[in-house]
Amino acid sequence: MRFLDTTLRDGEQTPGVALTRDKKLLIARALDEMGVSIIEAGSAITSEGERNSIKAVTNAGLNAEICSYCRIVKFDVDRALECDVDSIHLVAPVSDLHIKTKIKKDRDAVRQIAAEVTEYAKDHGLIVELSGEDASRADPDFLKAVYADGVDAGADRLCFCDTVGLLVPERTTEIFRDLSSSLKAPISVHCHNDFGLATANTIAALAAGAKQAHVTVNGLGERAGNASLEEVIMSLEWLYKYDTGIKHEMIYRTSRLVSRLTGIPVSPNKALVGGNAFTHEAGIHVHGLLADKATYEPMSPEYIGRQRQIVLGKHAGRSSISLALKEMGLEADDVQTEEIFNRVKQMGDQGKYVTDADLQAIAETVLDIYREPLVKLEEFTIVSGNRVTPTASIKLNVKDKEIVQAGIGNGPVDAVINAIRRAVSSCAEDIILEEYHVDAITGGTDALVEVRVKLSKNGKVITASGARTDIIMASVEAVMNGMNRLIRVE
Ligand SMILES: CC(=O)SCCNC(=O)CCNC(=O)[C@H](O)C(C)(C)COP(=O)(O)OP(=O)(O)OC[C@H]1O[C@@H](n2cnc3c(N)ncnc32)[C@H](O)[C@@H]1OP(=O)(O)O
Ligand SMILES: CC(=O)C(=O)O
Repeated sequence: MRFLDTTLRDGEQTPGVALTRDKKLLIARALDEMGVSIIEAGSAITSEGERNSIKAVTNAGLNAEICSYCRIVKFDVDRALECDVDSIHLVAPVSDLHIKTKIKKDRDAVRQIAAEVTEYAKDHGLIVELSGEDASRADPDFLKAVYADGVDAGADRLCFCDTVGLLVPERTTEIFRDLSSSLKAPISVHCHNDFGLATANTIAALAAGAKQAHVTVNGLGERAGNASLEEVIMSLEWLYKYDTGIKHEMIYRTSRLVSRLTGIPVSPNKALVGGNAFTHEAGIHVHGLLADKATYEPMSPEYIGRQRQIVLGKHAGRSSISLALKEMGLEADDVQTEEIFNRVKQMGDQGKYVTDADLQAIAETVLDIYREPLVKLEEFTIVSGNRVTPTASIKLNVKDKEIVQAGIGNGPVDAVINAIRRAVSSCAEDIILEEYHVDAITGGTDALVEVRVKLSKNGKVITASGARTDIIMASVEAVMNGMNRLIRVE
């Protein structure tokens, strides 16, 4: 079974995404290391910049086959050849809707042009995967005729595109049983997620004889996206016990990389790679997990390079509280644990998210411990405007030593956080800001804002918050709270 990753082509068609050459290279290297067979690096016809990017991926010395999308147009094939690609994903519209209204031709013309362009590409040394676009709305006999002519013209592989995501698993099984037994070349499946069935349809196609699946990291792609790499790979590995050969421990890291470089956030409840996929808040779950992880986890998070997280909130139980206190190195007797539990519940009832720093503050009050923060804010200044680079200077007291530092950023918040990170680098060099989230608690421009951050250091992750009417102060407060906690738990 092979995987064609099209994050850099269909994934890049996600509205708002445009990857530079360097970003494409970073993603291509990660995909290659993970072990995908083919990387569709882009559509060479798109622009000069796209051709430079594809060429850079082709010349990066990767193991994967590098592919460009092409229409059934010789000019497109010439542009792909300029990029030195190994293969083309040659796409012929096959439904009458696409043939008549989109490219204004007839069935015979499509059959003829698809075969001619296939032959042209083969004559120029390319591997050809001939795709039927909108195949799920095409006449099956006509589709098979296009494929048969393509194979006669030299096509190495064929592909069935469910272009607007209309398949259901039962129908997919019927189609791929028929195609895989009647075609003279291996067939691939390319699914879109318009009805949330892309992964299910892809798995059904593979089970019914497809030899290759098109996937994208985080399910990026046109409209609702494509079949997601992580869902397809992990369903096969974990649910079907099929060894895909993909380095599954790289899945989460690659998902984060793609999210960061494309600017498309992953929804918290996204299967496998969403922020909440291995995070537990409900007391009953945490109690169960402490006895056996399998009670409330379908698989171990480490398998895809993740870690489990227990968070506190309205649904916390005493088991979660005891666990969190233990992780903080704090000891509480039954009465103290009960009091901390009640205060956490009160925060939850007020609609608040209970961060690690909040729990620490509650616990320290209840246990009557006062710990002087290791990093204290003395003062900061920010310069921002439409004609200046946002710049911040900060004075901190770090472990009783005064440190003055400056930082620049994309905006004033970014600048001040960078300044803080530089100032504390002497005692906390590798603190990473994993997430930054801001909410306006009340309405209006003078609203109280709450900033929540997730910071990590050497694999230890903590959450902290700050609430002020000034977004910069709230951000500074959240980051300082979090840093103090992270430095202390070392
Ligand atoms: C389902 C998919 O994901 S398809 C892939 C989508 N990818 C892209 O669109 C890549 C980015 N696109 C582009 O940069 C531009 O659209 C270009 C350079 C390809 C073409 O730009 P233009 O020449 O201005 O054409 P425009 O975008 O307006 O229309 C698309 C043309 O391609 C034709 N076309 C569309 N699909 C195909 C196909 N598979 N085979 C042959 N021709 C096709 C259309 O009929 C239309 O032709 P026309 O201009 O002669 O009417
Ligand atoms: C080619 C392609 O991306 C599609 O038909 O969905």
